[in-house]
Amino acid sequence: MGVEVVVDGLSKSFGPQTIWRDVSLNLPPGEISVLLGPSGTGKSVFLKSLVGLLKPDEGQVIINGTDICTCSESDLYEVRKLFGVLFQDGALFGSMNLYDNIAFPLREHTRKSESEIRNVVLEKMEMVGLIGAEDKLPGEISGGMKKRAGLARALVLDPEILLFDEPDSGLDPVRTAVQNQLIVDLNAQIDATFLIVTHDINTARTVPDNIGMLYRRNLVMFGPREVLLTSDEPVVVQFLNGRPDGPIGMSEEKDSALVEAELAKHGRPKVPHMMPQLEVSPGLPDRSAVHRRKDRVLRQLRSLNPSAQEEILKSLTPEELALYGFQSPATGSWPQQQAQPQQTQPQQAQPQQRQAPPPQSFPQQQPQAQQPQAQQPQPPQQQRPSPHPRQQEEPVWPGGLQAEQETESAGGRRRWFGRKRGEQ
Ligand SMILES: Nc1ncnc2c1ncn2[C@@H]1O[C@H](COP(=O)(O)OP(=O)(O)OP(=O)(O)O)[C@@H](O)[C@H]1O
Repeated sequence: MGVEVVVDGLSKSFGPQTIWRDVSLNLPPGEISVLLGPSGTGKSVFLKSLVGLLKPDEGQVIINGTDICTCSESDLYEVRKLFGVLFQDGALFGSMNLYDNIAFPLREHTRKSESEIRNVVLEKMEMVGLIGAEDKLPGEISGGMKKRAGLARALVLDPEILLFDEPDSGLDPVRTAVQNQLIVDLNAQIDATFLIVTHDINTARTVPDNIGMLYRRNLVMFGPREVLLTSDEPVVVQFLNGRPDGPIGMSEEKDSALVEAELAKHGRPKVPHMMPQLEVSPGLPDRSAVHRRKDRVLRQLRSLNPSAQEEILKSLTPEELALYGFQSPATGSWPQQQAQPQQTQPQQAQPQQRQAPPPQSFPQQQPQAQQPQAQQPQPPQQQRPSPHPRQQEEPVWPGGLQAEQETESAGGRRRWFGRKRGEQ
């Protein structure tokens, strides 16, 4: 399972320019999270801060008990072994074929033999659908293939945290949909913690378990997908509707009188309807994160807004409603919570039975006849075997990081990932 990333009170400025301040969020282990925000709100700066490429001014980023903002270089090096990063254009070496590009981190940072490297490279190329393209040069393939090659390279060192910087940039809607499915399928296979920075509304609506949004130097919200996707915050609604009228303008912030005038003219945009989250392709294992998330979100259900609560409960099967102590009313669509959790006998064997969390009180709670409290059956935890067992002793960060870090700290906005002069 991927590791949790705990961000606490993070602030970052460049000289007098505050990028964001006091950002706090937890990326739950193994779940897929998306970070949205208008251009220039500092999403890429946030990703770079998570891997220690940029040093925040204040706050902590705790990964496996280490605060990467204050730890030593050697500790930072260890923590970075947990990360894989997919850069916007794949950041491939233009003079190397795809096979060598993907093999590069293994050759640089491990002592694997060429036959071992071959096994890993072909395994990852197969995962991203690139088998047969080993000999192609980056200049000979489409943008989508470049991204998938970059993804295969990010996977070869078995990351526990995978960061995606605008994986859908430059892709047509069909390629974006294919790539979104690939991301969900990969998450099922490797169960790593994913964070995706994107502008693509469909990606935000269908891929993640959790969504956050940066705006006006603050994290507007971060939490279960249902919270942001049902939010009526004007900035969220404008962003999800992709409308020009609203608080977000060309320079990010609009005059409030202008916003009001626009809204009076065009009407307030509606909260778009929820779209179902993408499911894993047939034949692949379930996403373990879905089950963990269900437990987690239902524990915090009551603290969420009513629309989010309703969407979460609507997504549960009758068996799950019963397991977690809710029951559907005879009529209507709003599930009512039972006073006590009942021992349940799901009609069909579930692939992963969970122990229900303690019952939540619920806004429309109906008093039920007191049920004898039953011990929930404790199912054997299915430990998903990782297809990519980590080799602890091996350093695992692709080349170029150190050079890039120096470039960043020298000031000025440069490429995130260093490449040789003349490389694509
Ligand atoms: N190394 C740097 N030195 C100085 N300013 C920087 C540096 N890196 C980023 N910035 C500034 O930080 C701000 C946020 O940039 P960032 O690239 O993180 O935004 P973003 O939200 O990812 O934008 P987009 O969605 O357009 O990619 C910008 O004003 C940018 O110029």
